[in-house]
Amino acid sequence: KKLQNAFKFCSNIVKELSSKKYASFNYPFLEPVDPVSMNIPTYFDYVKDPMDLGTIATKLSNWEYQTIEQFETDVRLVFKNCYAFNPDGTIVNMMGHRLEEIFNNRWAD
Ligand SMILES: Cc1ccc(Nc2c(-c3ccc(O)cc3)nc3c(C)cccn23)cc1
Repeated sequence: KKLQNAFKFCSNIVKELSSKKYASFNYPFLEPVDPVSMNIPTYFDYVKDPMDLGTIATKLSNWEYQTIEQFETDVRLVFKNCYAFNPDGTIVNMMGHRLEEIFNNRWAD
């Protein structure tokens, strides 16, 4: 029962972070970063553990998270990677901070 609630809680958060209502600033985080198509060949020099909201949703539905802390770590990894590659003051960096703020509010519930 508790496990199902935790699963529901996490899936609702991923759904919300990925939802259309935040489309103006969540799109860089919905799918894996593709350094080739985005012409950022140095991406993997900055980011050793790529992560995105789509991958998190898939991991959730495949029950790949043993604890909600593992889920939280993956969500925070999305933002960590964003800030590692997109310096302060860049648009994508600011988009990361906006989405992180929504996550922090939901996570603190
Ligand atoms: C030349 C250049 C410079 C910056 C970017 N950043 C960026 C990222 C990004 C997201 C997460 C992440 O960990 C790293 C990068 N996603 C985008 C998108 C969707 C459109 C435009 C820029 N974007 C892309 C190309």
